[in-house]
Amino acid sequence: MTSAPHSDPAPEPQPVKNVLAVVSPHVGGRAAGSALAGLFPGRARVTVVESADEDPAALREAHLLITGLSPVTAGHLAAAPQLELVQCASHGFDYVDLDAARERGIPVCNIGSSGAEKQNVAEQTFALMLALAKQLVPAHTALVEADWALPRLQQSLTELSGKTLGIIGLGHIGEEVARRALAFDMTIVYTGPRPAGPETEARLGGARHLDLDALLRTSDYITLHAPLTDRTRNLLDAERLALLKPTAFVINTARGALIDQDALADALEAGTLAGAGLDVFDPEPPTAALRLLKAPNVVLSPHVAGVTRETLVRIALAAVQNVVGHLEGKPLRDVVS
Ligand SMILES: NC(=O)c1ccc[n+]([C@@H]2O[C@H](COP(=O)([O-])OP(=O)(O)OC[C@H]3O[C@@H](n4cnc5c(N)ncnc54)[C@H](O)[C@@H]3O)[C@@H](O)[C@H]2O)c1
Ligand SMILES: O=C(O)[C@H](O)CO
Repeated sequence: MTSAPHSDPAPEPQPVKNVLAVVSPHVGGRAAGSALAGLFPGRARVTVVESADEDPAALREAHLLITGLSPVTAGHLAAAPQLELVQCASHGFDYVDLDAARERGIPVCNIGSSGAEKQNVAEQTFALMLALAKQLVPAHTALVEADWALPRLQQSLTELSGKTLGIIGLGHIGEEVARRALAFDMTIVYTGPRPAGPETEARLGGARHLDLDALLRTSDYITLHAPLTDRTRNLLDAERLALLKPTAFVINTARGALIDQDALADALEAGTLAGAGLDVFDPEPPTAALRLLKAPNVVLSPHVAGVTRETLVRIALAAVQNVVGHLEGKPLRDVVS
């Protein structure tokens, strides 16, 4: 007698979730939304918009919201009664109203632990540092105007080698910057809420934890890699900028509002600081009134430290992985609030 073939019970149908993927100004949201729609067509119904204001009906229906640097305000959250998760397709998360999300019990996640952007932010940090040390912008500008600027420039060119790099925030990106600094024979000091521990410090060539003021007094290059929060806004104000050596350079690839931008322009104009390399501004894009745009010895880039073709793929995959995990009932990664 043959027994009937064993068949598994049919899987429970899973509910389809509405995903609102917000694109602008960062394309990570679109990339993540498209990947999700392609990978999980039966599970995620994806709507792509340029801003969370664009389609009130889609916001009202949204279960999941993916965004990259596009604001998610208390108003947006209130207009999305079904929302279960805000997934940032970015390392930063300051553009989401975390207090409002917390009040509603909606988790907010970033992609920090994926390290998706860390190589590129570290490279951009060094691009800005090298551009300042080697005076690349004035050298280029002079040469295309038929000015052989060598006699003038040789007075101001410097080396990274042998200099002290002060890292404000030794997290995913700060550590990646530190690893590269070792190859440039720099000495590393860092500041943050707590020391990173002897193993990390040894791995980073004997990096030393200092309080912020001591770091500012000691460093030749100061680079910011802390998140923007209520506690870090204006971290480098006029008083703190006054602690810097007149030969020091400030690099900011984290968030514009970490520095008092007027005070930085004052210091550059007064020559109490040698230069600044800035990828981030407050607001973005900066208005024409931002004095830093015309300050001496600045090298500027338009918030590109986290984006390359390679990075965007990693950003999208990291955001999608977390959202898919959520759809499958797995614990969320990188919950920032
Ligand atoms: N320009 C860009 O394109 C770009 C790209 C990615 C990230 N970012 C910015 O870089 C920031 C850092 O990213 P991450 O992934 O390394 O974050 P992370 O959370 O891994 O690291 C942040 C570090 O800052 C430290 N910190 C917190 N408060 C501090 C304070 N008051 N002083 C000094 N350190 C403090 C934390 O302890 C942590 O070690 C992001 O929040 C984002 O704003 C910018
Ligand atoms: O936090 C940021 O600045 C974004 O991740 C940029 O890519």
